[in-house]
Amino acid sequence: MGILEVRNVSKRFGGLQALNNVNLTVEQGSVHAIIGPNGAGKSTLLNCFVGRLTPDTGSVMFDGHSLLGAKPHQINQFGVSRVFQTPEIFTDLTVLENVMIPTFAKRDGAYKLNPLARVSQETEVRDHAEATLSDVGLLDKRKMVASSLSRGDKRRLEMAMCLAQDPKLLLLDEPTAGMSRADTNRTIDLLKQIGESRGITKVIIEHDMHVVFSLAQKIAVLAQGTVIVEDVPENIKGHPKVREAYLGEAQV
Ligand SMILES: Nc1ncnc2c1ncn2[C@@H]1O[C@H](COP(=O)(O)OP(=O)(O)OP(=O)(O)O)[C@@H](O)[C@H]1O
Repeated sequence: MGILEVRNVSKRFGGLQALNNVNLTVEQGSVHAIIGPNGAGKSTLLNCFVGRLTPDTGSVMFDGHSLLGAKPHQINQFGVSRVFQTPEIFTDLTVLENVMIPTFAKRDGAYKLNPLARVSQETEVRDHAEATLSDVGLLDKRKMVASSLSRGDKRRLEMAMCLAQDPKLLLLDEPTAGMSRADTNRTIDLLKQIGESRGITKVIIEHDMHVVFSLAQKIAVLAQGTVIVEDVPENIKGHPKVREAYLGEAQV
């Protein structure tokens, strides 16, 4: 049994069947990629894991908890964190403050309205935040205002904000979208390193096949809301069904 078990999940938007009987098993500590052409249902599926959407049918179990009907903050407390395509950071705060807020949230169970008022007394929280920033290579930028970071660093900061909550499952929605090749490669290295040191399970949606094949141990291919193939990377490359699904797009 995996840490994340998706069974017969379907989701319809009006006349469109966005997900059709999706099954997925994600093993503890693994990197599982979900790929597929535009509109295949990848984001819809991810949204079902974080409480943004509720499937019409099926079940999603994470580490013994049903995620269906759970509120986003409850899912977060279960140990699921999501890194968005567009970094969701507090641009007016410093890099360190950005990481301290989710650290408080993890400790106190919710975001406090003004947690930074107590910052000076909270050395424990600051130490944890600084250790997390060190993990993502941003410790020397901790006093910078977040808005002044480069695009790649903003994504690293958002990853630090997720890691500060000590997640068991990290959901990554196109973590390298819009990055230069150099930044992409740095992010691949960072994600590999996070996996090694913390044993965090990762589910990654990604269009860049260089990223997918560098990281994933298992790949599920979605097309028109259905998992058409799920296998190890070497069996995905050149698979006739996958080629057919991508016809007219970048080839896998
Ligand atoms: N809230 C919604 N209301 C109506 N239709 C939606 C909604 N969300 C997604 N869809 C539709 O569901 C289908 C699947 O969309 P989804 O965003 O999950 O695909 P995707 O695989 O993530 O695509 P991309 O790679 O382009 O991001 C698409 O046809 C999309 O237009």
